Amino acid sequence: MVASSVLGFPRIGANREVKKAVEAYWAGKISADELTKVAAEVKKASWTSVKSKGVDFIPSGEFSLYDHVLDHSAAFNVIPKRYQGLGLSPLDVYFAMGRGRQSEGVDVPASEMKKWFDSNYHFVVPEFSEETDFKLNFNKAVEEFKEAKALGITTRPVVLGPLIPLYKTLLADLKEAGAEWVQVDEPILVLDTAAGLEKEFTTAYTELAPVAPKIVLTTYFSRLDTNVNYVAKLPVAALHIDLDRAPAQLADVINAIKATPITLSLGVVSGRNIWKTDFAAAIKLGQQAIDALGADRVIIATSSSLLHTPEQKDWFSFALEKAQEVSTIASVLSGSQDAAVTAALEANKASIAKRRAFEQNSDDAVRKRVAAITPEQIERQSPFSVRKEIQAKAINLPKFPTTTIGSFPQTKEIRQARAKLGKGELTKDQYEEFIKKEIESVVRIQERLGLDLLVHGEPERNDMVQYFGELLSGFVFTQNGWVQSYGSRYVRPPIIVSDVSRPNPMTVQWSAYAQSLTDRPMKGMLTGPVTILNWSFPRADISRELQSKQLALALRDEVIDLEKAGISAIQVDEPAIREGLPLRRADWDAYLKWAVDSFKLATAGVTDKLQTHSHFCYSDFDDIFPSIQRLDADVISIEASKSDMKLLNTFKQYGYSNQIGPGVYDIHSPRVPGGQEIKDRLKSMLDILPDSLLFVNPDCGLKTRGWKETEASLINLVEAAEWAREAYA
Ligand code: MET
Ligand SMILES: [Zn+2]
Repeated sequence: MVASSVLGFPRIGANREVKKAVEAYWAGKISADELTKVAAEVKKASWTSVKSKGVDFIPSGEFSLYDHVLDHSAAFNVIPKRYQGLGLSPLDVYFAMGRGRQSEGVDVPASEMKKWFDSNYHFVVPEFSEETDFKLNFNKAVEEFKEAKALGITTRPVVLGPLIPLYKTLLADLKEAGAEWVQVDEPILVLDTAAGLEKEFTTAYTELAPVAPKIVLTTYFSRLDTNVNYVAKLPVAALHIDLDRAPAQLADVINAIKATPITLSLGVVSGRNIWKTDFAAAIKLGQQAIDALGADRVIIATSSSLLHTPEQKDWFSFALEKAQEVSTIASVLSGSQDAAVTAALEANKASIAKRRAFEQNSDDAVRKRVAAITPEQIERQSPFSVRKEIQAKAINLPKFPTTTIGSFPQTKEIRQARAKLGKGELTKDQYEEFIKKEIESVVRIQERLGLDLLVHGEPERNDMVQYFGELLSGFVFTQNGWVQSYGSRYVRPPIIVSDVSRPNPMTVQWSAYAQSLTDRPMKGMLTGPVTILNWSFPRADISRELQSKQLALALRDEVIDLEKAGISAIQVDEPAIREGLPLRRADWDAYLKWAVDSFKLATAGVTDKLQTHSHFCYSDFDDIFPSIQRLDADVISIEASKSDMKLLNTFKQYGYSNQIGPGVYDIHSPRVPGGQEIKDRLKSMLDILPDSLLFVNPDCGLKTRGWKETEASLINLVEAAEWAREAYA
């Protein structure tokens, strides 16, 4: 019989219960016990509903109040010294690591966050040091396994890839608690770097397998390639592969494991996108595996955890529907097809056929415009050295110009006004008046703080991608499709369903209004093509490159209109350019070519006078440096306050030639950075970078922050820039 499995489930709760409870706990409105209770209810609801869909292997242990990697760090006592001895409860230590803490004499910054492979999910980076005292503080996998068992649900616990000795205890405890299987996630196996890890994997698994439950070694997001040669020799009971992202690997993997006892788990239902699975195609892949391995050695699964898909409705398939999909496909392949399954197959066929027919409808004008893109369109008129002089005269900024990344606090009042507009309690005019007042207030505050290059504050935006998606044609939206970004922050990615174009200007009225209020220069603010693409659910019928170029052309028109409206600097944010990088190096060049070209296409249609900015956060630049240079933005701002200065050395080493604003403080934490702290940071930056190129700005936008900490932080930032002007005169 072919079994079915789900690799992980969203943890927010159907109505964002977990997010709300976590934030209420932080605000001191509910107790730790109340928070635990909400979490228990959400876990119970997920387990029961996945089970009700007929799924055989139900995941547990992957739930988290903030981040599952942080859970592992806390469980294994990987707790940096600065969070210890503060008199905090273990739960508060956990949250302090995730988001920093500034209260009653405690002042600790958050740990660094990085993106989880090529997704927009951020995990909290574990900090190992000589002092790390590994021990098993608690065994979450065992606790959740028991929690589910008490509800009458047998789960397959999920743990993150081992490589440390304490896993022996962890896995042995799981076995003792009655777990038959354990899912060990090893996404690292799809990276090029894993080619050199044969010895480590062999040693670790040879040691773990005898004491552990049956291991399903789980890979996702890309292909195993040659790593399968050693993976096939590991003493694991099953191997999971991602056939959504890398369907071509099936034959190789089958060959490699054919003569072994390993069961193959086929990730045919996408964990990363929301398109309904084409059953016919999935069944074909399943049959191919069954023919080679036999039905008992085949599992039908989601490609990855469903953490990355919303929990919600005839073309789309959200988390719980995906659970139903794996179960239906497994039934067909097992030959146990009842009337319900037959009906599901028919309905799927009709739905897929309708979608395919829709996909044939293209917007010919958009397609033609993409086909006619010329090399001239992607280059500025003059090189940076020439533009810099022209812009210095046109914009007239002081040395070490201070600026922010775009958004200012999205207050309760702003969110309420938007909700009222949605419910019809505010007219469009009333709403626009409200937004104008907001803009005016943000402009005045920046003038008062003494910032040099101002922004309008983005109050009109619910989200930096959704806002544009709603104004462009070609997108649709979900009501409740929340996907975790980090901690208690969730996004609702738009879905691209057809060719993209810009029916009307999207930001010009706001930026022009903001500029009309002040003599200081105002920076226009857009989200870049690659980021809109990467933070949406893309179409599966045409390439990402084509979708990105369509977006770029729409944005190009906006950039040109902004310049016409008298805006002198425009920032086009590309925080997602790094995360879209394919996991396998062999695929990088092709991606980087179209990604960089898209950005340039969006930004190069202006005169030399216009200063273009771009912004990246949480990016590792070492790998993609030449592409960052090739973007040829006049100014870039990057995340730098949490990572060490190594990042800047990369810029120095490669001789980055354009202007750069490495973030001087971390905005993901409510903590206010001290003035001296910022000065010290500027000093170490100026040890590395030429002073004529440096901008002074925070790490990222301020939308998630409150006004109090925002003002306090920016006062210190401006003061530090003033100090630097004197010190480096
Ligand atoms: C995730 S990057 C955010 C950039 C955006 N302009 C903002 O300030 O919010
Ligand atoms: Zn950012």
